[in-house]
Amino acid sequence: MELQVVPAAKNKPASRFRRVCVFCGSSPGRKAAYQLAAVQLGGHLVDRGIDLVYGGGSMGLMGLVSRAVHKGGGHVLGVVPDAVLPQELIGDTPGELRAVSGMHQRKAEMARNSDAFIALPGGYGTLEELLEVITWAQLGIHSKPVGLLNVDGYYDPLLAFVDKAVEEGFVTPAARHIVVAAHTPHDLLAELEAYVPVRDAINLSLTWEETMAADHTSLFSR
Ligand SMILES: C/C(=C\CNc1ncnc2c1ncn2[C@@H]1O[C@H](COP(=O)(O)O)[C@@H](O)[C@H]1O)CO
Repeated sequence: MELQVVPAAKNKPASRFRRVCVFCGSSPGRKAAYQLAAVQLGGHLVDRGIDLVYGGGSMGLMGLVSRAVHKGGGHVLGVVPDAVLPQELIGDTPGELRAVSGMHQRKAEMARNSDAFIALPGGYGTLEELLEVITWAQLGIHSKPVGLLNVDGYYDPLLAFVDKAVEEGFVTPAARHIVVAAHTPHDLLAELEAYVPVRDAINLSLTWEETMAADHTSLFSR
């Protein structure tokens, strides 16, 4: 994994991350705490000089985090499948928009362009994106940190499920270590900065190219 130390804003800690990918709800959620966390996370990214990569929508938590980063002067890269690109579907999005041919390409492009991943509260789309980068880490396709922003305990049931999967022998303790969780953006970023991957005996150390044998373009670099 190539990590570059980014000089932070005045009096703020420098970050090992240049760009962080945020997965989050295309809905705002019922609690104000979710929306506040999205805005706060955007502010913390800006403070640390970290740019945003995300799914390119303007609605819900996606809109809140992307506007917070953009307003704060950070770069925002939205990665959007062609089919969703029309403005009536994604709305008025801030920053740079990159069109890709489909949902799989979107996830690969978001991952390739990021040094770490954070999931804010969200629904199926967020879970699917989150579980995919966790699975890729488990297979050794990348070793980038993956964090859950567990706002108001939103992800407690998911974390309990993962612990159950470890207990029942479906997830190894090393793979459990991939998932970093914290209740605030400040604590989560601190934990992600300190994250050191644990190598597993079953780690296949595959490259993205090896896993997508039909696709020879370099979609993912570690
Ligand atoms: C297609 C329509 C609206 C556009 N919606 C989205 N725009 C951009 N990205 C999206 C959209 N919906 C899902 N995503 C991706 O999944 C995550 C959010 O999904 P969730 O189910 O709301 O959790 C998010 O990280 C995006 O990458 C009109 O129906």
